[in-house]
Amino acid sequence: MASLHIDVIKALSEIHPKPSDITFQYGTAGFRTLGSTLDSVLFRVGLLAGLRSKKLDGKTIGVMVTASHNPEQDNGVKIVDPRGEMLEASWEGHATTLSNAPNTEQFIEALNTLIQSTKIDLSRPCNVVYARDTRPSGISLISALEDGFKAIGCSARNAGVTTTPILHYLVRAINTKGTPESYGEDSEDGYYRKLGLAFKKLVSGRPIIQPVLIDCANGVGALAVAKLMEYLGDTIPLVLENISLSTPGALNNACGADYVKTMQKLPPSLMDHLQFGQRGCSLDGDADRLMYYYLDERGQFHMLDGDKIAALVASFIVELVKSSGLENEVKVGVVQTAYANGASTKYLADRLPVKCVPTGVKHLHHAAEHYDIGVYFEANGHGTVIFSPHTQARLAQYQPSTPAQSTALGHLINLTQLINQTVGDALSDMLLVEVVLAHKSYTGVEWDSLYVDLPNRLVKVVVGDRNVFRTENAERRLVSPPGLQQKIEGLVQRYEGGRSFVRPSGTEDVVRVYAEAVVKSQADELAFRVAGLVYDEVGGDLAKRPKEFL
Ligand SMILES: CC(=O)N[C@H]1[C@@H](OP(=O)(O)O)O[C@H](CO)[C@@H](O)[C@@H]1O
Ligand SMILES: [Mg+2]
Repeated sequence: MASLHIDVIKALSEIHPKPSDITFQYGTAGFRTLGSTLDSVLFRVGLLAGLRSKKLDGKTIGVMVTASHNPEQDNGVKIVDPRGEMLEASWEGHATTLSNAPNTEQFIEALNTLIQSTKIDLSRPCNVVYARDTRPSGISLISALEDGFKAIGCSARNAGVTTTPILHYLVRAINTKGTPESYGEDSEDGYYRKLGLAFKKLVSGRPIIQPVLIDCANGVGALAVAKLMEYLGDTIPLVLENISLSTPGALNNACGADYVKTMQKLPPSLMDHLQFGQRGCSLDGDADRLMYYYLDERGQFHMLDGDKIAALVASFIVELVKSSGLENEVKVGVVQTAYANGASTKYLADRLPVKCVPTGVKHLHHAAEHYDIGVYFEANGHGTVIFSPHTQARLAQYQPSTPAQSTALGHLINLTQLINQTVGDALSDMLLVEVVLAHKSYTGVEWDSLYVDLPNRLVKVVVGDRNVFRTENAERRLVSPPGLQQKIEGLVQRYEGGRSFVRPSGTEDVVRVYAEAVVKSQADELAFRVAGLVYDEVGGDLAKRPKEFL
């Protein structure tokens, strides 16, 4: 039986000591905190990824170094499983345990415990592929990660500076290479070629697409979109904004998808660049989220968020399935979270099955796997479409009986190529949106009018211990603290079209309150009343009670 190379691990671990005053946690989005504190975490994740690969018989595991939409000084790391999906939940706990071992001895002990409890055969090969976004702290974090790979002795492929979804693509492409399920060429160029080719086929013969402005959040998306453009030719003119990769502090600063969703306004840097009626969109710092928008002739800002993308895309796919003659065998469904605008849920539920799951992409992804074609988007613009293996096989062998059916089938097959099915992907989603708009001859205005968003408000409440807040029914009801849910419901009843729910954040030390109502001022009032209830319930300091809470 092979064993760990203790001397090598010891020597390298000593170079990457754990800071004594920090407790790390592998959360919804992996480890994420100040970049300057993450050195030991990266080293240890390197070993863990290697062990995960050994456990899965040498399948390639991905490691992405990014903190997505967070400020530039933050960084983070997440592990990607062989099919390009998020790390299996039980291993999140192993990651947390390893990252918190106080010193080298206890780290090695934790490694041995993990190897025994999960029955890892150390003689198996191990393979990883890794990448980072453009954060300055990424350079040294990558060398800590590489020391981890060295310590466990795995063969590691550096995918350089790229987007999170491209890394997910590479993982799946490497693991399916030469098999019937091949996901594509296992290179970044292969990714661009696959998307470019599918897009060209899908828009061929359609009217010329007007230039789309892309806010790259001063992040890695700027590099990726520039490369993608080479493969799109003149099929879609893209105008790139916020592409300053070397300006300190520029990343995600007053721009990007998260800014647009939270502020519900145009990034100031785009003010004189976006023409009236022109479509614009914002990526986040690792290019897995996408928000669309336009300015009407009065200069009013209209946001087309993840819910609007889901509505547009799901309706289009349903129509194609119907036109292809497959409507009785291929069922399309949508997955949302409680944050989906109530108007979007109504629009979608009138047309197809809709499921609500807890916040976090992995919940959406897993629920979407239960449909033949599953469309999932978080309201914040993170999402994709997945086609079950059975559905893909059926599309490949189905014999249409009319030319119209054949055309629709061709479009569906091309969509399976255009869409990054491993994870939400801003580039792939942007092309998908443009395909649907081109097919339907929609401008932003027509897309926006599929349904009218209910006014809504999201409020953060800082509490002593957010863990006293526990929920059920996909986070839509509180079960603890006792009695609070009834009080919320009492309030909600007083507002026309009122809806409100409270849940602890999984990524920040706050409780989130969401409220909707038919009128904006009422949505705000409801949110602030519920926030006040939450604050008082846990005995928040009266002197510090935010004055907007009612
Ligand atoms: C209301 C909201 O946008 N919540 C976000 C946020 O989660 P919280 O658990 O709400 O902090 O970060 C998650 C990870 O990026 C994302 O999946 C989710 O949608
Ligand atoms: Mg992101």
